[in-house]
Amino acid sequence: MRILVADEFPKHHLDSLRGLGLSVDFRPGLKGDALAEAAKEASILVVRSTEVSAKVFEVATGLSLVVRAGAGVNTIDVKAASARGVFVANCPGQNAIAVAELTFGLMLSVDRHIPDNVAALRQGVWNKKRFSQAKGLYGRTLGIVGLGAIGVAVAERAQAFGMKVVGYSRSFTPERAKALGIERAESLLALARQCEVLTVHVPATADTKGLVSRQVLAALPDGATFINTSRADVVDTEALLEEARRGRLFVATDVLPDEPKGGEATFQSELGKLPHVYATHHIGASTEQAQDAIARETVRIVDQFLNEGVVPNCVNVAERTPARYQLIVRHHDRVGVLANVLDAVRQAGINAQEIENTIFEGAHAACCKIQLDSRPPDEMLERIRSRAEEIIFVDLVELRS
Ligand SMILES: NC(=O)c1ccc[n+]([C@@H]2O[C@H](COP(=O)([O-])OP(=O)(O)OC[C@H]3O[C@@H](n4cnc5c(N)ncnc54)[C@H](O)[C@@H]3O)[C@@H](O)[C@H]2O)c1
Ligand SMILES: O=C(O)[C@H](O)COP(=O)(O)O
Repeated sequence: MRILVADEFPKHHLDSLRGLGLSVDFRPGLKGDALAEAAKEASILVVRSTEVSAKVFEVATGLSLVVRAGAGVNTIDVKAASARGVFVANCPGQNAIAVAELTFGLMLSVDRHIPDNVAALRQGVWNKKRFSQAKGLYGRTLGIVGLGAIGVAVAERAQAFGMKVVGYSRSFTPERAKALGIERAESLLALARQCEVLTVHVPATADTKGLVSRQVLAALPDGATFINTSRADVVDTEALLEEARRGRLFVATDVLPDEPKGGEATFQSELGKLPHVYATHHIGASTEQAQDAIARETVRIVDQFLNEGVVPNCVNVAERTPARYQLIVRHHDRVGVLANVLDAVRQAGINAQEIENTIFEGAHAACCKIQLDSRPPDEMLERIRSRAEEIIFVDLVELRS
């Protein structure tokens, strides 16, 4: 079986993939049509930020699994993968510390104007007067949007800096806030109004597009810092540009609209050029530690997929299928028994959804659960029961909606 690794990946973890019996095609930098072409030969594809378009799923019919060696899956056409029954998995949390560290790097850089300090000295300018103007982080209020793996890692570090931390996140309960030792804001606007630094850590989804809206940015106090290490799409880009141009806010961002997907390119960023903006090159996850953890998780996912048939961290398995009923058939573990059961289901014109067959010790009996999208007629159940030499027991339960 062939695995295509289309982005940088630590060498010794490529060996771990080979150790799983895979033939490894390591071709970092592949993209577009070349990626689709190379994926034709592969059963598994591993990528970082390389875009995996619908075309890849169209032409690479042998592809079974795509692993995003990172957190965000917004660069993969997950819908196209789902339409073709291809699993998509990611490595959640494995790069959270690296991103939290960069977030603090940016926060400290803004407060102390470190990049401008350095640039001035490189140009032969000494300006202690200007660069001495810093507020300090201790005691200041940090707002965190998105209290997942990265948001929590940022909160922990902010507490060590003596900052007051307030959070806003989906499904963020008062109990969770208490457990983290932080305050909880009722809304994103309420959060923005009270913080001197706002940092965002949500995924790019249809729900989060423009989440940090013009209104939210306007609610930040004058002189506040806005940090984005998640995705450019989660912010109203125009409003952010305007705030940064006016110099009312200081912006630190690791992600930019239309940023290149690969390692090197020429790229003109309007936002990145402004004096009130410190922009980095989407390097949040790029520490050796994080890439090692990500690679280990990638190997674990591939291993479990190959050897146990399960896909850890799968992001595209239906949370809810159209199934409304579950047929439970305890049966003798013999050739053709399940085929006969499914034949009865087919003859009733019912669609089977998820099917699970569990074998008991000794391999004499098994229990098969078949989820059905409508209620089967009694005759169908009788028909299955009537094969007494094969069937031990048949039951039907209605699934909770
Ligand atoms: N700059 C980088 O290199 C880098 C590295 C890793 C991750 N990221 C980005 O950061 C994102 C977050 O990563 P993570 O590991 O913390 O993910 P995560 O899934 O652990 O956390 C995301 C949090 O956002 C919350 N959330 C989701 N939708 C929301 C909404 N509409 N409103 C409020 N809260 C919402 C979730 O409840 C969750 O708590 C990733 O999806 C990725 O886009 C960037
Ligand atoms: O979502 C992620 O994991 C980050 O954005 C990292 O992207 P990268 O793997 O391209 O550095």
